[in-house]
Amino acid sequence: MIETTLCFPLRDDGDDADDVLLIEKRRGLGEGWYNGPGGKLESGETPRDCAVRETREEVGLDVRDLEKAGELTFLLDGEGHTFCHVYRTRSFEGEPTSSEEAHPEWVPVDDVPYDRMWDDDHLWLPGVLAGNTVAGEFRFEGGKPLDEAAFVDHDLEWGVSLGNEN
Ligand SMILES: CNc1ncnc2c1ncn2[C@@H]1O[C@H](COP(=O)(O)OP(=O)(O)OP(=O)(O)O)[C@@H](O)[C@H]1O
Repeated sequence: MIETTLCFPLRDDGDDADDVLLIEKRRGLGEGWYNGPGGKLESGETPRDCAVRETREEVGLDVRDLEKAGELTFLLDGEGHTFCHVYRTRSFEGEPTSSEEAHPEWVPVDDVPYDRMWDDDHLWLPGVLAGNTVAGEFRFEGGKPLDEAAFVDHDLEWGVSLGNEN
């Protein structure tokens, strides 16, 4: 199974709601869709280090004090395809800038474009952005690549204890 990360930086926008930093992915899996910064673990890397590195590489933001918010398993045709560690943080330095891989955008949490994201995101991301923790399993069918397969069903558990060691 591929091990990946997603990181959701949040900022107070001065009103009631927060903004979340999303990226429009410019290449690779999920190209053209919105997501958080993130990607695959390199060998010897912890998930937390991976989320920090990917956020720096993709949008030039140095994130700190990541809080573990979710663990998501994506199955393709009954087999484990991706295990994704999800983080959020309010602590970062720098200004988001575009890279070859990603175009960053601050979006009010109530305006997240779920119709332009992975089909599963609307099920777990609102809770994550509201401060909850989640463990989820999502089943896709129809062969590779994953971003062309159909989302079939899922199980979610909220308020899980994820520890903070990874
Ligand atoms: C199935 N439902 C899904 N819902 C939400 N997010 C999903 C996802 N499935 C994969 N993701 C995320 O998408 C990114 C892929 O990126 P990534 O592994 O880097 O792929 P990419 O092809 O760009 O590879 P490299 O850039 O070569 O590493 C990575 O953050 C991963 O967690």
